[in-house]
Amino acid sequence: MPSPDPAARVDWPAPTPGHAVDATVTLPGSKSLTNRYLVLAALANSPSMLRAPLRSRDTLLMAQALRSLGTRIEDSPAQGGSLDWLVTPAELVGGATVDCGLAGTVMRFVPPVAALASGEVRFDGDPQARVRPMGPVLDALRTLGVTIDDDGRGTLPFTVRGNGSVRGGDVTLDASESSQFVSALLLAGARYAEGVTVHHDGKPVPSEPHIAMTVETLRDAGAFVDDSDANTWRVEPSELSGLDVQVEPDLSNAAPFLAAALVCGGRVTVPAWPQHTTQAGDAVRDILDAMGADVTLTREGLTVAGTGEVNGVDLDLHDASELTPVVAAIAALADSPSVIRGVAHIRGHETDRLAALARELGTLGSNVTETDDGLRIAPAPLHGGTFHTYADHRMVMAGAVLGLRVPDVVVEDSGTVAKTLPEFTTLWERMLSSTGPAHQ
Ligand SMILES: O=C(O)C1=C[C@@H](OP(=O)(O)O)[C@@H](O)[C@H](O)C1
Ligand SMILES: C=C(OP(=O)(O)O)C(=O)O
Repeated sequence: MPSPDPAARVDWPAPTPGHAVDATVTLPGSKSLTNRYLVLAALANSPSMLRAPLRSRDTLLMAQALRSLGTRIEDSPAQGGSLDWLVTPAELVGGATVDCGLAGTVMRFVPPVAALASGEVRFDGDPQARVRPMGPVLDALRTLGVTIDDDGRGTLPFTVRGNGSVRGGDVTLDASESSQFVSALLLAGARYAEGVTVHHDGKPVPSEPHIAMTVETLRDAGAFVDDSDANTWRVEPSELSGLDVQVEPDLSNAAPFLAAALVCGGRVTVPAWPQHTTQAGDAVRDILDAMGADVTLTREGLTVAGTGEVNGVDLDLHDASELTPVVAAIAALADSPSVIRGVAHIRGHETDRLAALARELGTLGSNVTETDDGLRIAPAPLHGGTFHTYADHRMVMAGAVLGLRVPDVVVEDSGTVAKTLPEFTTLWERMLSSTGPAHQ
């Protein structure tokens, strides 16, 4: 599925600067936090203020989904010209159709909310969204007392038939394909009559920091969550309070920018890097350090400095799997071999990311092998060519990283990056044109 906006369907020649970088790049808010705050705000008993939320395709789809269920979400002018979101909850109503686009957070987090509405809510999304796994969420909701019509494939499209309340209770599911299955049930679970207890039974759950994020944001909203046992999470039935929150910058989206300092030499600073965070993208600090960068976290932000020399690494990205495309691109520029393991489940992300990365890196000359749960990448001379993106924002970012060192890389359908960072190419070109410690 190409970019939803045909005007954005452009091929982008990824710039090759040929010099060291020296830039400060201010990044928009976290997708994962913005979409959790929106859901919790829609379920709360009073209005919420989301400060500096991410505005991208995934978060606009989430806002639209919740609006269609009755929630009021209004722009609220803030200092510095930015727009916050004032979210006013209301009784949840059905009769809506939710467009999930290609957003995992929308297709998984909204059905448990729609189950609390009275009336039918239909869900569908992009063609590629129709193959993303959903079955464990649908089956779990049925166990918790919700009626759902689907064609039995456990994917979009489907219809949730709510009657205004959900019984809730205990449910066991296999969340080895996505942590979002667990997060989805927990986020709405406080509003279920019996709350919810989710047990995971299966191979290890990926992306666990995202479940910690769900638990932390729920507690911020006043929910009682017990996560003291491995693979079991309990949310007590309770009201949720409105939130007034500053959304942290998206640390996974920061990864390609920080990588530029390692790959080109020089330094890149991302301001407002949180000292404490549940974002999985925080792992980029250790990853870039292992690949040869100097990484410094201060109150001002995170600074990465490099010489242009990149070390290969052996990394298990099971907990931070959304970093895989960018890390694979950096690894393709390294002087020694790399192994990325623990990410079998990213075959069910926006696209089959392992197949896409193996194909596209290979086309540019990389010595890359797809394994059951990751990639092996050995040094090889790379050359220019078209880097296809498969409607995957992180493939655009991976192509940009390759272009830093490989002339004539053309990133096909770069507009698809709008899923989480519509201003990506602008920020990228500005970063590369800065000749001093300029502020973006
Ligand atoms: O809950 C979330 O916000 C997310 C959870 C993770 O999903 P998976 O567990 O499917 O990897 C992550 O990769 C995705 O980008 C965002
Ligand atoms: C896997 C990702 O997204 P989603 O929330 O759609 O699962 C991602 O952003 O890398």
